Amino acid sequence: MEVEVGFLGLGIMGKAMSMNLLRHGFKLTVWNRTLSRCDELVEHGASVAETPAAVVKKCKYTIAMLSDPSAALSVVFDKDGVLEQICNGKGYIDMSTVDSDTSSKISEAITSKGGSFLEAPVSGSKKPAEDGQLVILAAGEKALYEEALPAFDVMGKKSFFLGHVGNGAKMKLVVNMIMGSMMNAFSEGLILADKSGLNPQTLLDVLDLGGIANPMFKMKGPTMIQKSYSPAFPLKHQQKDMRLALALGDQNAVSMPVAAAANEAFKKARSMGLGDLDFSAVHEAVKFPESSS
Ligand SMILES: NC(=O)C1=CN([C@@H]2O[C@H](COP(=O)(O)OP(=O)(O)OC[C@H]3O[C@@H](n4cnc5c(N)ncnc54)[C@H](OP(=O)(O)O)[C@@H]3O)[C@@H](O)[C@H]2O)C=CC1
Ligand SMILES: O=CCCC(=O)O
Repeated sequence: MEVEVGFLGLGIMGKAMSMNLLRHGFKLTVWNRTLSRCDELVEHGASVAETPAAVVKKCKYTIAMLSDPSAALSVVFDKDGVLEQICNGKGYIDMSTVDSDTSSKISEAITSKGGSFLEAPVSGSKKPAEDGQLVILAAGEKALYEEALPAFDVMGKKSFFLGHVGNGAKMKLVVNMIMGSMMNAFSEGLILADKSGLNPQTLLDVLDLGGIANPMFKMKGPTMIQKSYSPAFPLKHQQKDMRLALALGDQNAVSMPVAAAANEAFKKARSMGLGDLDFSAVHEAVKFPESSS
């Protein structure tokens, strides 16, 4: 019998990931808080359910891709949420980027009702999600990981199983903390090149040939020079990840002055109204640090 898979949260990432699953023949039931966002998925063969509980009732396992800890908790614990229908034999896989405390809270609630839980945040953005090239950072119930591997293989190019709940969340936050700090250093470099009379495009060419060449500089550099910030990874989510990574640093007494400064720039960018743009829009806050909302 074909397994029915649920998908909660059809934002930039959820839409791309669920489209990919449909394309590869998965039988999908979807839900999104703003229900109209399900329409395009339905056109491509998905069923839609009115609540997260209704999705879980129908599906063997359900994947979630939600904005932040409060959204992840709300979809599980609120009325008509996941907890109302999760039970023995059903799985819940949260792929949102959250902190390990949030993930553990969800895990405890799911397993106390007999369900199984996996956290599986991802590295990679809109395009890798569309192309099935994400890197999946899973932790939690190994049997559920194995059950979900066919779906992970479609959504990603590589899946890691990192052990107990919390390890996936922590790995993801460490990666994004590095990425957010790099984005700030990159912005400063582009601005310094420009203000000191160099051609920023030539800087990109030089960077791309050296030891710090990387896909992020290559992809974001040209659009940052053009001040084009169409969102692939919304800046408000990157700032959330910096905040959660800094909290992880607090918990472990790890001093992170570079990440803290980068977080300030992302906060400044949010105060300038740039939160829904791509995280590379932090470039504007670095360029005009005295601006306010
Ligand atoms: N974009 C990227 O490049 C990447 C993002 N991530 C992470 O993936 C997650 C999703 O990101 P992305 O798709 O970009 O984000 P979007 O902002 O595009 O989508 C967020 C989703 O969460 C839903 N949501 C928000 N608040 C609530 C709530 N209170 N209750 C129920 N649903 C809610 C939204 O529903 P609605 O449509 O109703 O607003 C939407 O479906 C985030 O945790 C992000 O950090 C990870 C890797 C890459
Ligand atoms: O969380 C977002 C990650 C974006 C990326 O890995 O490019």
